[in-house]
Amino acid sequence: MIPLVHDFTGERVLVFGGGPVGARKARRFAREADVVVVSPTFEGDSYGDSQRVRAAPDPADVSDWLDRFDPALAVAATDSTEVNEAIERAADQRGILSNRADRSGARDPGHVVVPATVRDDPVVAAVSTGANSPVLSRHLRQELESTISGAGGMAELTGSLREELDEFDSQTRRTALRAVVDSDAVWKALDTESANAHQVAIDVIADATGDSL
Ligand SMILES: C[C@@]1(CC(=O)O)c2cc3[nH]c(cc4nc(cc5[nH]c(cc(n2)[C@H]1CCC(=O)O)[C@@](C)(CC(=O)O)[C@@H]5CCC(=O)O)C(CC(=O)O)=C4CCC(=O)O)c(CCC(=O)O)c3CC(=O)O
Ligand SMILES: NC(=O)C1=CN([C@@H]2O[C@H](COP(=O)(O)OP(=O)(O)OC[C@H]3O[C@@H](n4cnc5c(N)ncnc54)[C@H](O)[C@@H]3O)[C@@H](O)[C@H]2O)C=CC1
Repeated sequence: MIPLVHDFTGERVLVFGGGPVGARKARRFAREADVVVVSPTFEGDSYGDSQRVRAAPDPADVSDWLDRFDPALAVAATDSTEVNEAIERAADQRGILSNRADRSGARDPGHVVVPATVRDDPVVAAVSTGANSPVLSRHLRQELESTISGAGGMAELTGSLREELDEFDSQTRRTALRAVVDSDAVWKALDTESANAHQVAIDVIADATGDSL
């Protein structure tokens, strides 16, 4: 299994099942996608900014629901193995990605797993155990939280420095950017509201390359 980062903006995700698992997946995808959750019951869980449709499709009806909503991804999170299987089958027939929440282990082609995710926008880190151990994904995600915290600011700073360093040759630019991400002073400045992290980075670049911006 190979991780990719997919932009779901403007795409539809159809989630079958409104229990805690369906709600969790709906919340996750509703950050970007147009999410529809189909379920006979909805609990107190939050479903994010998603549309809820009260229905309990039979396995034979699932195909019609995919035709009706035409999703890029179908999530099978019901407590019925037969319904989840039908969702997977119907998605395969249409070449739509599918996620089975009720299966671990090996996947067939075109089937995706939802990894544990840590964000500090625009940085995102995801952990998968190849669908073998969700509880380990969760544990590692918790460990990664402190590593990723603050990385969003560093991504924005180095993103804009890349543009400012446009005139430099590529080797010097690489040396400069590596020095910035390796610098404790820059990380500290990003974490200190009153500090000017950009200026600290410029000083680090001058030290590392002998060139000034
Ligand atoms: C294969 C996969 C399919 C998919 O959903 O894509 C899948 C399947 C199953 N999970 C089950 C159980 C649990 N899942 C969690 C938690 C998470 N599960 C997630 C993903 C995945 N779960 C995919 C693999 C990801 C990978 O590659 O590692 C996470 C990472 C993302 C998310 O779902 O948002 C999220 C953590 C998010 C976070 O904290 O950051 C916990 C932990 C807890 O609750 O404490 C438990 C209880 C402990 C246990 O059982 O391990 C069961 C049995 C159900 C039953 O017995 O009824 C199945 C089905 C089966 O095993 O057959
Ligand atoms: N991937 C994961 O992280 C986890 C997966 N699971 C698996 O995911 C499944 C769902 O977990 P929970 O949300 O905790 O279960 P749950 O039993 O609380 O919720 C199932 C939901 O599916 C709905 N439903 C039933 N028939 C339906 C149909 N025909 N069409 C649409 N919706 C239908 C029910 O009304 C209910 O809202 C479990 O059966 C379990 O196998 C469980 C825990 C974690």
